[in-house]
Amino acid sequence: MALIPLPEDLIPFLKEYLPATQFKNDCSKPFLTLTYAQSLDSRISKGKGQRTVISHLETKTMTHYLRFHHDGILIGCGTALADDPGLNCKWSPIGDTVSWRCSPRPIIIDPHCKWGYSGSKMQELKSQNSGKSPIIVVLKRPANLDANLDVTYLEAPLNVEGRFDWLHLLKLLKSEYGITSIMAEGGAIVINELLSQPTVVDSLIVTIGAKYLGQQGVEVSPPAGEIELDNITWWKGTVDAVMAARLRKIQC
Ligand SMILES: NC(=O)C1=CN([C@@H]2O[C@H](COP(=O)(O)OP(=O)(O)OC[C@H]3O[C@@H](n4cnc5c(N)ncnc54)[C@H](O)[C@@H]3O)[C@@H](O)[C@H]2O)C=CC1
Ligand SMILES: Nc1nc(O)c(N)c(N[C@@H]2O[C@H](COP(=O)(O)O)[C@@H](O)[C@H]2O)n1
Repeated sequence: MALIPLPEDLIPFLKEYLPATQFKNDCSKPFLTLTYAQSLDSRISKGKGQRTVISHLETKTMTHYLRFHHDGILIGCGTALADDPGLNCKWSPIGDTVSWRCSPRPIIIDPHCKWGYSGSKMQELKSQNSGKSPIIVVLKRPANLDANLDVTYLEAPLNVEGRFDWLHLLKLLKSEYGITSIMAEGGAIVINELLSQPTVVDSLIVTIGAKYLGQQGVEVSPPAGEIELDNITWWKGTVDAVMAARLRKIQC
């Protein structure tokens, strides 16, 4: 899929929500942007396992602009299995040259090794020098690793609920791999968990597509209930709108 030129007014609109250069040295965790595209009925795909186009090409280009500005791009294994995504960056300030240099490092949250890199779109892009190889976050590295596969496994502990602790995980990604900024793109489980982590998420950028996907669709809605936002701004495109905001920090 080819991109279209980035609408120029998206650049000042997004500026305040992008990882700032000075952040790199100041903090033990990477800057985290939570970003996804949803329908008017808060669905991110039309059904479990179904890759669904929601964004207009304008906002798809915006996603690649965001990818350009982050070191890592994080998804859950549900998304990797459903979408076989490329997760590279096709936008650059000098035109639409696709290069691994501009692309973020894919990070796949896959505690029980359900997703395979071999034969994936990510592997294809890496072999064409158009994307980077992934870091797969697992409880335990698989036995019989293929030494030829260009993939990194990061082992992390699961808590009693069988979940990785987000803050711990992000700090590990920074200390082990020098990743100072990450955009989390989904899917629903990742988004719903991160929406309740105001100390972990630094920016929230949501594309709202002008369509309904229906009740069979994969829903985004924080299980813990209401979430308040601050610093809210809106951008309106030809078809979509984009909301940029910050999660409200909980007052002690
Ligand atoms: N419209 C959009 O912007 C996007 C849409 N999608 C859609 O979302 C759907 C997939 O969503 P889901 O099935 O919810 O999958 P998901 O991508 O959120 O992955 C869920 C899996 O990731 C692992 N995981 C996530 N957080 C974890 C944690 N804290 N600790 C341990 N393991 C963790 C678990 O194995 C879990 O089952 C697909 O249909 C895809 O097309 C995905 C990304 C963006
Ligand atoms: N921004 C956005 N708009 C949509 O309509 C989408 N369906 C998604 N999905 C996310 O993008 C990934 C695909 O990436 P590639 O184009 O293959 O690089 C997909 O896995 C979702 O994370 N995003």
